[in-house]
Amino acid sequence: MPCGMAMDRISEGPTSTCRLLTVHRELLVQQLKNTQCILDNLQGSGFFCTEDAEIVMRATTKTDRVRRILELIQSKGEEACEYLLYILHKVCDTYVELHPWLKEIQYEPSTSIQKMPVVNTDPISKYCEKLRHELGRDTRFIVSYSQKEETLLEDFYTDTLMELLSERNESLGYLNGLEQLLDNTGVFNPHAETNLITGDAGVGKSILLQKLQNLWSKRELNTGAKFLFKFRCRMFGSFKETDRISLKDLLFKYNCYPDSDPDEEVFSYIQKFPNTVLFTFDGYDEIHSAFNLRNIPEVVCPEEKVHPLLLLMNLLSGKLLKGSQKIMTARTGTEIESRVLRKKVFLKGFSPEHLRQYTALHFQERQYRDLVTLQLDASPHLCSLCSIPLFCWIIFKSFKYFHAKYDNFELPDNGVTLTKVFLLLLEVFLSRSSSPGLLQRSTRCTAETFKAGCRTLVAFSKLALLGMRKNSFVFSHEEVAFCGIGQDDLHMGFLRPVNHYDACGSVAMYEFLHMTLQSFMAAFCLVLDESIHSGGILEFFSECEYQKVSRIPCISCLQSNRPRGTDPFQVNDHLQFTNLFLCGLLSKPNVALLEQLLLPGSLNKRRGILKSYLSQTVKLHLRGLPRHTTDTEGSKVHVMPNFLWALRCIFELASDDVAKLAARGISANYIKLAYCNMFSADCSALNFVLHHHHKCLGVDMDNNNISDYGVKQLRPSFCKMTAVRLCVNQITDNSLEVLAEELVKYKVVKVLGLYKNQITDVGAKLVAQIIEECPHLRIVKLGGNKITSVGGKYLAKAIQKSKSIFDVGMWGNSIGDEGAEAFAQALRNHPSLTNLSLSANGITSKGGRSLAAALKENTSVHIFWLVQNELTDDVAPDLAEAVLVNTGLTHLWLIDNHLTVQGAQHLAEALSHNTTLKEICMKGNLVSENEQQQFVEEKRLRFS
Ligand SMILES: Nc1ncnc2c1ncn2[C@@H]1O[C@H](COP(=O)(O)OP(=O)(O)OP(=O)(O)O)[C@@H](O)[C@H]1O
Repeated sequence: MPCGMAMDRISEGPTSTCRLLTVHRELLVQQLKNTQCILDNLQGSGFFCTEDAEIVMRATTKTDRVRRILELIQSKGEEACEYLLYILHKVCDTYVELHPWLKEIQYEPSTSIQKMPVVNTDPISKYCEKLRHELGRDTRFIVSYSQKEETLLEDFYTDTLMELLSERNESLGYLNGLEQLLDNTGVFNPHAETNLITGDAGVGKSILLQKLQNLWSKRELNTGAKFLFKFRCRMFGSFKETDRISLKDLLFKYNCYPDSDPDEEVFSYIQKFPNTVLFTFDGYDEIHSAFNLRNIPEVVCPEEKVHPLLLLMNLLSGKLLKGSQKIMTARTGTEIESRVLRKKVFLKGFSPEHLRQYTALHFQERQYRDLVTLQLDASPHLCSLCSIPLFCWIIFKSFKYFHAKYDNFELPDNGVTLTKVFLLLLEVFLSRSSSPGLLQRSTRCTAETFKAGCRTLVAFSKLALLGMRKNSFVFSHEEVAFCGIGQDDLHMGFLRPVNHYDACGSVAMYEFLHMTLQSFMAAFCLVLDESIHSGGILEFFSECEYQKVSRIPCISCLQSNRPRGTDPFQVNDHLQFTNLFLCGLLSKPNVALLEQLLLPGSLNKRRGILKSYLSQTVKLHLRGLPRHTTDTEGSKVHVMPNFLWALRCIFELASDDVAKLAARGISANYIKLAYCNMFSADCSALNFVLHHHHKCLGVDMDNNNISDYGVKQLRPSFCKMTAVRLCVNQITDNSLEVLAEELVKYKVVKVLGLYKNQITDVGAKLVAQIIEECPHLRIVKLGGNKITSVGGKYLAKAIQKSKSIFDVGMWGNSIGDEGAEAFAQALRNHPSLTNLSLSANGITSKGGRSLAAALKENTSVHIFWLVQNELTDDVAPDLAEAVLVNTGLTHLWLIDNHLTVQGAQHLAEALSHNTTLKEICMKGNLVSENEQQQFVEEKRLRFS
């Protein structure tokens, strides 16, 4: 008996499968839902005859049928019983509810029973298996530029940073694994059903979905989804306005059809149990449709044939297949009405640790790995680019290729631009396909390679531009041929075949290896095509005007005020990239290369036009930005996300003239770049402009994706920064080394914002040094880091010495009582510290007593927060004494501690003798509503 031993252990008695069925009869009767597949197999294997099957079928309820099967099978002996278990084991999807039980009894089929065939006759689970099989096959590889070189997803997939966002895009921390994409962590709207993943171009949104699908296909995704339907959103935009399709067709035609399901059981099951369905919709921003959804009813029924876009909208909003799980990806900035969103996750690419892992996967040989790591470490800008997986992949692939071919090939250095990265990719394409004579060259000659590949470049770039103009990313065979791309060219790597499920069915279709490559090639066409008049090169700038506020795509049928006839999904990232690459291609460092491909006169003319356009628009953009003046920080300018594109263009163009104009245009004391979606490589662009800004400037970069790489790139600019705000940016202690060195050197800093980063005591020591040595530093925000009592002590000592410090925020660290005692020392007779938050720091009454005693000798602190600590009534008399004596405090916040009515009485009594305190907030303590009544007269003691 194969599983007898395990069963012995579990239920101490049964030694046969037969007996096991008796012991667990109740569970089996309850959980065994599908009897048909069991009957089919029992009959097929000869354990049941027709009459047995009829006896079972005569029972009217499912549970009775199970009872009869169990009775009959037990009468047939041990082998038949064993075979029954084997069916449950083999037909996984049908009997999935019983799998925990099989695991519990440590079921292992015997060798003899494994020889018996089991056929899955349940259409639903057969379909699940088919879906899993097809998805498993489709998601095995990461696409590469060479079909032969396809790499296994499993071998190269590396985790990326997944940040959970609130409805208002505030950071809620990072996800620990893919399953958290679907669970309840960070859900801000439990009534909505769509989980949104956003991120920049190439950050790995599609790969993340692919990984998820792959895990599901291997039953390694713990979601309970029986069905997974994947869609690329761009497909929904490729239908004609008159096209109509039913939900059933949408699901099956673009995934796979159920086999032998004459009664349409699969679709009925999906409709009946939508919670068993998981949808993935990739690239919502890629829908481009002129189709007007306005006059079409919002709600559709599952049987009705309607436009596919309408089906998509209804699925996303939960009006169709309500309860199904949905994950959708979109580029950052795509605005989707939050009422359809359940939660939001922002992909931030590789962290330094992820980059190390990815490097190790790419370069298995230690010698190469060390070389690459060395070169990466030397260039924070290159590391920044590599934090975006797509760019990292291009850089690593090119390195591998050229390193194998030429001696001493090195990774591009700090001066590398994104255009250079894509030029490198092109060089690989062109030299891979060049003639053997050229291949044998021992020295790399980029110009020669481009010259030889000019015809190919023209052809592919023409196709790319054609697509950009039509908002089309998929190309027919005719279009490809029309642009002069021959059969041989198709294997170069620029294009890849489109998966079979795209809208246009069986016609041969192609797309560029990545949309960013299409943007790049389109820019190439604008430069190369002499038939485009010089002014024509600016054609996409007008669509992304820098004066305009960022794009406003939306789920149009849920939105009512969009003008009729406009593309409801308009997103222009791909055009922004084309503009960016245009600047890069026409930049001075690339002139020599481009001169090989077109006449110098034409090149100069194009460059001149671009420069003057960019100068003009940057000036206009900056003039139009919202500004306001504050007493403490002077004039402030708040830039829009589009300004970032302008910065990127200036950097790619490498034009000091335009950078100077931009620097002059800022003309403010403070520039706010918070929530601008800056990633670390953008710091090089910012630095490039700030280099020409000669006055001191406050720079607010809170809530971006800057990381330690970005801080390193900003090094030359810290000399003029009066405010350095880098909150919520994954800053670690490494950045603090740079900051301490630079800020202490120039001593101009007044504000240092670092909350919600990854700073430990090591970094806290460096912050302490900055506080101590920068005589103008007034504000330091360090909340939400990993600072303990050790760091707390360093900081407190430095604060004690500072004569300028005004506001210190430490919310959400863990300095504890020891740290609190150190801060108490700092408070005694402090000349300037006015606002202090030691909230959520694990401070008990012991630490509280020290702080209370210090307050008796302090007049500077006005606002003191001790929210979310462990204070009890033990500290109340001390606090009361402080309240009696202190003449500086105006606001004392004790919210969410453990004070009771006795504690409140002490404070109320002291408060009656204090005229400066405006409030003591005691909400969230242990004072009942009834008890609060006795303090109604003392309005300054607040409980709500
Ligand atoms: N997690 C990852 N591990 C390894 N490689 C990755 C990962 N994510 C992305 N890549 C690499 O980067 C390339 C681009 O990724 P992907 O297409 O997923 O980006 P995306 O965010 O969907 O971009 P877009 O918004 O432009 O469509 C992939 O083809 C792959 O080579």
